[in-house]
Amino acid sequence: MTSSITLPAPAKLNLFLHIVGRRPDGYHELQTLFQFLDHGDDITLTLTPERPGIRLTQALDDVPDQDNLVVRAAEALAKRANTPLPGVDISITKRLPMGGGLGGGSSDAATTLLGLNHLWQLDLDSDELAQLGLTLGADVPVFVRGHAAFGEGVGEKLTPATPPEDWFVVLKPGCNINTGKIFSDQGLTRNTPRITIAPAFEGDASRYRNDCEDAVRRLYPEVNQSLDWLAQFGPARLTGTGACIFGRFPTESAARIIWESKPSGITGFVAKGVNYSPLHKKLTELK
Ligand SMILES: C[C@@](CO)(OP(=O)(O)O)[C@H](O)COP(=O)(O)OP(=O)(O)OC[C@H]1O[C@@H](n2ccc(N)nc2=O)[C@H](O)[C@@H]1O
Ligand SMILES: Nc1ncnc2c1ncn2[C@@H]1O[C@H](COP(=O)(O)OP(=O)(O)O)[C@@H](O)[C@H]1O
Repeated sequence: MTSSITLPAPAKLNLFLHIVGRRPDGYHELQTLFQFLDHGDDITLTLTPERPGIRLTQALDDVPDQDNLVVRAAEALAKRANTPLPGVDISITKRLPMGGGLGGGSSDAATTLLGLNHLWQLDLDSDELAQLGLTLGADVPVFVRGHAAFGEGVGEKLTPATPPEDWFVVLKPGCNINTGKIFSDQGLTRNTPRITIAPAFEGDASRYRNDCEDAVRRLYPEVNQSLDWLAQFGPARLTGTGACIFGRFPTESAARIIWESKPSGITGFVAKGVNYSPLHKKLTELK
């Protein structure tokens, strides 16, 4: 039995994001299309039978260890298992900008849940892991399931979808956006009519919008400018509540030409959209 594994924690894009209502607890009901990218963080999990407990080998900037979603995921899984378990060292290779709408924290959490379920030989099924994941964040279940999906509710009711696996230029304008601030904005559109999409949605997601975009454009001029710049070359959207934005291209070379010409001072990357999570691909190879 291997006692150390390194697993991918891919980014997600919200190819569109509609706000269709609000729950009595104030949370917004969404309709969104999630697709993964072949770019993300890596999580290394190493069992430490000689030393019990969950340990992060290196803290993330501005995230206390007890708030780190990988630690919270490991603790939640250990509590659910309710049996003595070997300790684990967790290390995060962070590539995704934090709080950028790419779901990096949620993906790190899902990778930790699935990786430790494997290493600790707990054999929990994906329904149980998705349920556990939802207690950590609305985006965790889609990463646990591992298929691109149409998400409803707060994003936890998932129907697998197969949008085209295009190439994306992802840009991170130089500002950080607080999700709560956008969802509490007075001007947010909260009544987009519900849409019905065919279960294996294969259409053009850029027909639909991101309902957070107007509020984000108004409050964050850097995002406004970056969206205007990227939109010159094709459909450009905000992912989640931003600050990251993406442009869609049919080939890697088309995406790279635009990437090379981006304005100075903007970071980001080029990546391919994938409908099957790189995490699940790797876990299948391990079995
Ligand atoms: C918007 C999405 C779309 O995929 O992604 P990100 O931009 O975070 O990547 C998610 O729904 C983000 O879900 P989650 O990660 O759980 O949100 P949090 O950051 O915890 O939410 C911060 C606050 O925003 C508000 N909130 C969040 C989600 C939602 N559906 N309705 C809300 O009203 C709540 O007030 C919440 O306390
Ligand atoms: N492992 C982690 N990686 C990223 N962020 C984390 C992690 N653990 C906790 N967080 C917190 O979660 C917040 C949201 O992170 P992230 O998932 O990257 O962005 P978003 O929700 O915008 O897609 C961060 O700002 C950070 O405070």
